[in-house]
Amino acid sequence: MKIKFTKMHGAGNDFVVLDCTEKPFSLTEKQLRHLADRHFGVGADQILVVEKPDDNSVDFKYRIFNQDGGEVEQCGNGARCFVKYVSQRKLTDKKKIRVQTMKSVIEPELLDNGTVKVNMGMPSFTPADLPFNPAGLPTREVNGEPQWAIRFKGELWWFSVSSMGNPHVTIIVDDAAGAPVAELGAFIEKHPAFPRRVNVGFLEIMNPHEGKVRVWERGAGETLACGTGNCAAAVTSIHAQFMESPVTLHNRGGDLTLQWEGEGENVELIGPAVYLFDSEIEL
Ligand SMILES: N[C@@H](CCC[C@H](N)C(=O)O)C(=O)O
Repeated sequence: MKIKFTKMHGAGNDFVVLDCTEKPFSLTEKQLRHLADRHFGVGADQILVVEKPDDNSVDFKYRIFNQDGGEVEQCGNGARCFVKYVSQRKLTDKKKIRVQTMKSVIEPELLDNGTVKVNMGMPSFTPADLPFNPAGLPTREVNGEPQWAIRFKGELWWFSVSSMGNPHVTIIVDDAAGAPVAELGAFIEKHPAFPRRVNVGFLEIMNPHEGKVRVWERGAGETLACGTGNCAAAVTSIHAQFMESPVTLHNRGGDLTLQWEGEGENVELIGPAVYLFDSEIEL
């Protein structure tokens, strides 16, 4: 079967985008893994599927699959690419759209300077929302924010949890470049305290408005940027009064800006979205 696709990226987090507005999405997990494979397929951290909405309260439906073929709830860099895609392919003439994801509605908007702003909705700090089962883990409070610890190779690693629709752990480190992202990220991703696995972010705070972040993504490994991982790092550190909105985070693939005014408010994610090329592949 031959399928048409588009390759895009947002701050180096790369995507294969499929237009399923006219025909139903029917790829198997194996076909998705093939598409995402960097040696035998196209290569992507995630595959994004554009579908017609179920009702007219939103403009599109947005499905997200990780490189390992698993379907997930949210993707922030993908949300920026999503609005650029539907605009460039003339699927809409709106600059700001409402998009239904697995768990919520998000609102990406094309800005005049070429970047994209996404209203990502409200974060949650409730462990059950990830889900996260902290039973038996050491715990403490930092400026009113709960943290837990996991022991790895004899060392305790303290972290905060948050949900942006998808689950995140954020660890504050002194040096993001030297953080054990692959080893510790993979260990925490599959720790039994996270029954649906988890994304793991390592944040180095440079000053209250600026930091460096690296994210080990569930189902994809370390990526050059993770939009929801950046949201999680910003909101947990603003919540614990280590940072203040707006926050610019430097990722290996580029900078993202996050705005969050505190509990009960939505998070805004601002950054680039790049349309690379259209092509087709035999699956
Ligand atoms: N790259 C994404 C997040 C994609 C999903 C994530 N790996 C998960 O499993 O939840 C982003 O930009 O947010």
